Amino acid sequence: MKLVHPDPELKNQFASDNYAPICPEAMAAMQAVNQGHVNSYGNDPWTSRACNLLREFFETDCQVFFVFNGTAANSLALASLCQSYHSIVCHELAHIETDECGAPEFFSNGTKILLATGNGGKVDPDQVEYLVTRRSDIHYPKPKVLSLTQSTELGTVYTPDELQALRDCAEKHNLRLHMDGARFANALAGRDLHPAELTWKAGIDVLTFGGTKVGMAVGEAVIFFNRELAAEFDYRCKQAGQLASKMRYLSAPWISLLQDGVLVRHARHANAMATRLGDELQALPGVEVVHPVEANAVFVRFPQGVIETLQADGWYFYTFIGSGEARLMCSWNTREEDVSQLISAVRAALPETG
Ligand SMILES: Cc1ncc(COP(=O)(O)O)c(C=O)c1O
Ligand SMILES: C[C@H](O)[C@H](N)C(=O)O
Repeated sequence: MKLVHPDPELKNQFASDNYAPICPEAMAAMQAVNQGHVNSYGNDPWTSRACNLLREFFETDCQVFFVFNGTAANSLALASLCQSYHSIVCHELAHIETDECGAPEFFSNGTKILLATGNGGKVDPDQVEYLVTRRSDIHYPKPKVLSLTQSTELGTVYTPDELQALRDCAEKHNLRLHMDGARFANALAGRDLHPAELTWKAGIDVLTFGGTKVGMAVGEAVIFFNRELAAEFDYRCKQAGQLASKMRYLSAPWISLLQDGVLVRHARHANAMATRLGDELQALPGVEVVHPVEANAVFVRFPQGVIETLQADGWYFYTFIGSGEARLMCSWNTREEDVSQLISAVRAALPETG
């Protein structure tokens, strides 16, 4: 069987950054380390190098682990932060609630997730206060973790002030802070801040740092800024089937993307394409961009029938995130001509005006 693309005419989609191919830098890194025999299970030189580069990136002596995907990264990190009789507070649209098929609850042996609301996919501190203080009896699963997604599932980015307000609430109630950073690179690119400002200096205990959505084939980093919480995390990974024997192929791409600012450059490009797409969509009659475009996602409400027409025209995108709008996601390899092609398709699908 020839391993060629089933449909060479397939256009670049806006369904998810998970649709995009491996970026050249990550592919080159995998090729570069594909030489000879090296120690397995993370004991190779490139994994050590990648861990040290992440410590330099965040300017702190954090503990670093690599797992295969974001669901595992989140679930195992959360399981390290609490016991089964605790609860985790997150936004009602959080990926750990909506799209991980109960993995966080499973890997923590039953920790309950409590759902907070908040505008733009961001947790409202008042909601955290309410969920934590509404009950203190033995029958209520004691809140122990606050989980934030940065950038959020709606493509927004917490500001340092917003993170500080949530940190204040977490400290008041002795909550640990988890950050789902599947698109942390996009959050970084969206705010001109040092990675430390958006993580450990903001009180984050553990970050799951996405590599996949910024161009790697596979491989998310779990980064413990609170090193004590990382105790025996390697055993947790092994038991969950998340300890890669050929770890070099997960870690080497991190080396290539962390060097020379490649990771943030790819995220900045995706964000710029999303900004352009959002601006051009907003200018079309009857089309409404419903959330601020602060990272690489555009949430848009179309006139009746446009979604169906676009889908019939071969455009794929999700409508199950948020409150039913279409999510258009840009990636490291979204091109300006892809944006123009989609805008033309939307324009053609709009109802006749006049
Ligand atoms: C916000 C967010 N967190 C976590 C994940 C989980 O990643 P994975 O699909 O690799 O398990 C995703 C998936 O794309 C995501 O969008
Ligand atoms: C929603 C889906 O699970 C995936 N996290 C994505 O963003 O495409």
